[in-house]
Amino acid sequence: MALASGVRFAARALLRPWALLRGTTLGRTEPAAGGGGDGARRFGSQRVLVEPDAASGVAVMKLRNPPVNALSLELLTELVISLEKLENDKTFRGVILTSDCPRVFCAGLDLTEICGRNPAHCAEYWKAMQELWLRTYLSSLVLVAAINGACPAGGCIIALSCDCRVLADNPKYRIGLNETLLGIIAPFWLKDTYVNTIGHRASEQALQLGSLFPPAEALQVGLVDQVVPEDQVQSTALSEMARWLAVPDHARQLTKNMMRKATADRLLRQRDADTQNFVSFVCRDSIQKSLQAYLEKLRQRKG
Ligand SMILES: CCCCC/C=C/CCC/C=C/CC(=O)SCCNC(=O)CCNC(=O)[C@H](O)C(C)(C)COP(=O)(O)OP(=O)(O)OC[C@H]1O[C@@H](n2cnc3c(N)ncnc32)[C@H](O)[C@@H]1OP(=O)(O)O
Repeated sequence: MALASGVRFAARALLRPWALLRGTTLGRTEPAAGGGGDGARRFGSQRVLVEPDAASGVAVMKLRNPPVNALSLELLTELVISLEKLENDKTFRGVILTSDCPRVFCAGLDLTEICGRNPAHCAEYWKAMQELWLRTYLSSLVLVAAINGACPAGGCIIALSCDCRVLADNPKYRIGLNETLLGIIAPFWLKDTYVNTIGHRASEQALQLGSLFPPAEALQVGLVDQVVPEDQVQSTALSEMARWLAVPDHARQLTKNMMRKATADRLLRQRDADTQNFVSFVCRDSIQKSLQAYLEKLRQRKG
């Protein structure tokens, strides 16, 4: 499913050379763990490890930005590049998105990218976040989120952009859009994604309360599709992938587009305004103070 040319252009304009080259091994392949035949060669970058299996047409894409897979500008950029590479390789029909970091799937926005940063950087950062959401939400591939750790805020939205979600049954692995707890708010396209997944009333309540749902409640409210023991998350994601790949791609892709295009178009129509709203909102002194206080609290938790 081709993204609007504007988005593709934005992606290319965004993917500045330095972001690609900084410590990455883009394009370099290495044998996947356990060897494997042709097509089993890993590729990716410093922060995204892709383990493709050409025989099944399924790749496992692992976020590898320790300690918590915070969505730094580089991680956002490398995720978009890795996804685009798999979408352009017709060998692949599905991607399992998971974490290489223990206990955390993705901690959401990297708050150091917006705390104490100038408006130009915040704008560039937010465009990268928009791009990753558009790329995952509209992907022609089947995307299954194998959620093997905590999944707050931006991590939750990446998981919700996938076609289905398998969550490890660990009470510490909570998932949800908790922005209000940081003194900020989710932009409309995060809200829309939530509403499209769990409905309006559940979203209205969960967004205002900044709810982070433990697995049983996440399943009950519909945020995730399956909750399984931690050591069965990857195998369950593979089984779920097989279920989706049993459907002819073209019919499934057209249906996915029918279901999601209106939501994505809403952002595409007002992408610049959304960026300006984000920058003027997060650069307010009061918001900067809230975010700094929140980061401080996070850092002191270990003390
Ligand atoms: C009107 C128009 C409005 C326009 C729209 C405006 C919108 C604003 C943006 C809206 C969207 C926001 C989406 C977001 O993603 S905001 C970020 C929300 N994320 C969180 O709340 C998660 C915070 N982190 C945690 O809860 C925990 O770290 C954990 C993920 C549960 C993992 O816990 P644990 O394993 O115990 O690890 P630590 O807590 O000790 O963290 C280790 C290390 O990492 C730092 N860190 C954690 N999360 C982040 C983060 N999101 N960004 C940056 N850094 C993070 C943490 O401070 C520790 O650092 P040190 O090792 O240096 O202490």
